[in-house]
Amino acid sequence: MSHGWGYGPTNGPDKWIESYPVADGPRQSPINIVPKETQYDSSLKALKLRYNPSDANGLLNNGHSFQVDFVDDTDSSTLTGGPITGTYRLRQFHFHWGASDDRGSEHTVNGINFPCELHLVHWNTKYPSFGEAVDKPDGLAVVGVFLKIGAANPRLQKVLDALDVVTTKGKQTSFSNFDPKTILPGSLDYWTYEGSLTTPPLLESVTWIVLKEPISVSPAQMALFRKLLFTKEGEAECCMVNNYRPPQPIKGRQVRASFK
Ligand SMILES: NS(=O)(=O)NCC1=CS(=O)(=O)c2ccccc21
Ligand SMILES: [Zn+2]
Repeated sequence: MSHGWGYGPTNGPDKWIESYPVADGPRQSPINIVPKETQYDSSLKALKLRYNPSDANGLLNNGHSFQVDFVDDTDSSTLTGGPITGTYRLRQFHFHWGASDDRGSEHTVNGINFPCELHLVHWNTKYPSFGEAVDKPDGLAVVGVFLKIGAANPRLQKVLDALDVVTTKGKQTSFSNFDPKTILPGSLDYWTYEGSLTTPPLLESVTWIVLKEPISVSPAQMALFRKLLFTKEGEAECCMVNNYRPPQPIKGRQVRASFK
């Protein structure tokens, strides 16, 4: 790929394999989840998410999405239970979304796209750092949450209100005192499978935990996501939309459900 990866016709998901051959590996993400083909596993534990709002540490437009970073040098914001063993620390959360409400999520359910998908990225503390964990088969656990069009979601608003100062790639702003648990749905029922990062380097290091229940987002709130740009200040503007990878082949993987 002559230039950095992205989501356009010359550098998008169909081109990533040129620089990242793992793109057609055995455990790529996202996938289409077919509930009737998932298997309820009674041994799956409830998710335990304990986040410390004071760990929130800035919001960045990284040119592919925007992310809220967390201080991860102690076990103060962690994921335990669920399908994982041990303790995983929250590193960041970010979103993927579409140009219109008929697409934008990465995972799909029965082939249905949601307008947006939230990813909360955690790393396994059996490794000394995120950088050491990111390429290990049990290195990461990402909680995925679908957003569906409905009433405005007041819990998203603090995040969305920060976007106007990070419109262009590389812009960052202070962002603190935020508990991501407040943007999770009431139910923590989930599907889980072994997968990968959905963006380059597409490392096959992610235990995916996709929540069954979506959270709401209003059309006006979706418009705020779509005001962001992929491009740097001063460059020809390219709207940050459709920053999602489509579903990848399941290749024999089993998707387990934590609920009947
Ligand atoms: N949508 S996704 O969460 O699977 N990929 C984004 C991502 C999350 S991350 O912080 O682990 C990371 C490190 C390096 C490159 C990409 C990423
Ligand atoms: Zn993501």
